Amino acid sequence: MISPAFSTPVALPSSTRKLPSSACRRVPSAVLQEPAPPVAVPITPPLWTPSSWRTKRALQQPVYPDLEALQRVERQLHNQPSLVASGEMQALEQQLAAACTGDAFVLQGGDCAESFDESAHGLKSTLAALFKMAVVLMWGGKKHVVKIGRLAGQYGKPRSNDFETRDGVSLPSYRGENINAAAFTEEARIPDPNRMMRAYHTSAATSNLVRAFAGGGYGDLTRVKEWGMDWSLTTSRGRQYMATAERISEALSFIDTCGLSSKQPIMTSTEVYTSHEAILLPYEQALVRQDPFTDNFYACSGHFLWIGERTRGIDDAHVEFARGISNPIGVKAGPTMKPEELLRLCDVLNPNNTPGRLTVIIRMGADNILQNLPPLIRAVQREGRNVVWVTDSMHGNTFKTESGYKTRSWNRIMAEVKGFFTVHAAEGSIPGGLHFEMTGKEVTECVGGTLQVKSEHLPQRYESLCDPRLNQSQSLEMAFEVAEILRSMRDADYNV
Ligand SMILES: O=C[C@H](O)[C@H](O)COP(=O)(O)O
Ligand SMILES: C=C(OP(=O)(O)O)C(=O)O
Ligand SMILES: [Mn+2]
Repeated sequence: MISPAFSTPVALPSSTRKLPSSACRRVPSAVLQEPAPPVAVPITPPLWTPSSWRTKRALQQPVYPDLEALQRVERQLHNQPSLVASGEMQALEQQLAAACTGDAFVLQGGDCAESFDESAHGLKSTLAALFKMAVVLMWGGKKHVVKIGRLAGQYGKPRSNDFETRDGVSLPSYRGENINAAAFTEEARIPDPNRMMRAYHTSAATSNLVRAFAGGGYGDLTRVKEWGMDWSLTTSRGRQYMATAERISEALSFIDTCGLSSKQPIMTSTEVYTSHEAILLPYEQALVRQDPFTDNFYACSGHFLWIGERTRGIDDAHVEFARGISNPIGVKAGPTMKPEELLRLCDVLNPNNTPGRLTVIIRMGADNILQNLPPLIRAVQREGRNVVWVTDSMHGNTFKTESGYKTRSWNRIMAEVKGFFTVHAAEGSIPGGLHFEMTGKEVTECVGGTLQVKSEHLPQRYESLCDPRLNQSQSLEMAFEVAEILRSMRDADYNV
């Protein structure tokens, strides 16, 4: 049990960075002649508390009309049990460290915006989709797949515009279940702090179900064929999945025949870690706890938290919050990310350069990745920084159809995934994993894939509360394509 965090300021590890000597000595400019060679100076970071983000600019935060209600909810949350344990986060960091060196591969996926009304059936189908993808990737890549759900906390959304306009009526944008409601009415769009309590309880219920499915039999590898049963026989990728599943089942029964039981816990249960964007800072702060064994602070709202593309300013509140928590964390990197900016983020977010601590989630867009990713990789390699490189091939490829649906094309998403691997192969670095907005349901939100979702099909099952997700067949197709890439990388001894 980790204890609630107190707000005594804590000193975080210092980093050593090379600075020009003028940065550490004050010299009148007239006296300066030639620039002196760089010297290494220890940088002592400012003290951190769970609330030190409040002294910084906090973007994308709701403006609550009732501040007393906000404070009451913060106090209530502060007294709730944590949703995750520090040991789990340490275990995840270890697994991410393996992804850093190419010994594991990350699969992070789930809704863009989770709904409070998600059914157990819906959740189970998304988990099944993740399991299937993981099996395909593991079979092709021959390495452990670290499964991280965008779930049990993905309730806050940054938005491009503060207002949404429909038929001439403008209302505040929907910002996720943690903040306001999606219905297009004035009342629904008022930020309500009580939603944070509901987010906490829904996260708890979701985590509980995830743990039950993953550890309680559903994640058993001997059930690999059952995960595909409902739909797989009807599509070519489905049949391919069943063929792979058949081979895995045969391998397992061979193990049994040899007298080595396939019913070992390592086979019969799996781990799914939870993740979300740490966007709503009052919520995140209220769930920070201090680990009595290490004295480290953890954000106990989920295992893995990331900083979004819109809130990653080095001097801003989200980076300030994230630097003090010991969870493994991610930061999104879009097309405007500069190499120096990324190195500064590495300094601040991972001063000890711990492998597995920092994941850089690239979301450049298919048109930009070949050009914009290499300078980032080169800078990180030059400075010897440990990061896990993951591709989010969704967020840079969104467009609106003529009828107004936000969508993404399977081909463009795949093009960015391929670009990600191509660049890593050229730069001799490690592509560490995939990040998808996806669901186990057969929704029609992204166009393309072998079932050929077309723009005229989008209204049939467009259920996302925010961005368009890959449906289960489109997700599985992605996994097969990537498994093929991993297989060819392996054959070429790419990681050696
Ligand atoms: O999920 C990411 C963002 O919240 C989303 O892409 C923003 O979408 P918008 O551009 O419609 O606001
Ligand atoms: C908001 C998101 O992405 P980004 O910050 O990359 O736009 C997201 O992943 O939901
Ligand atoms: Mn999204």
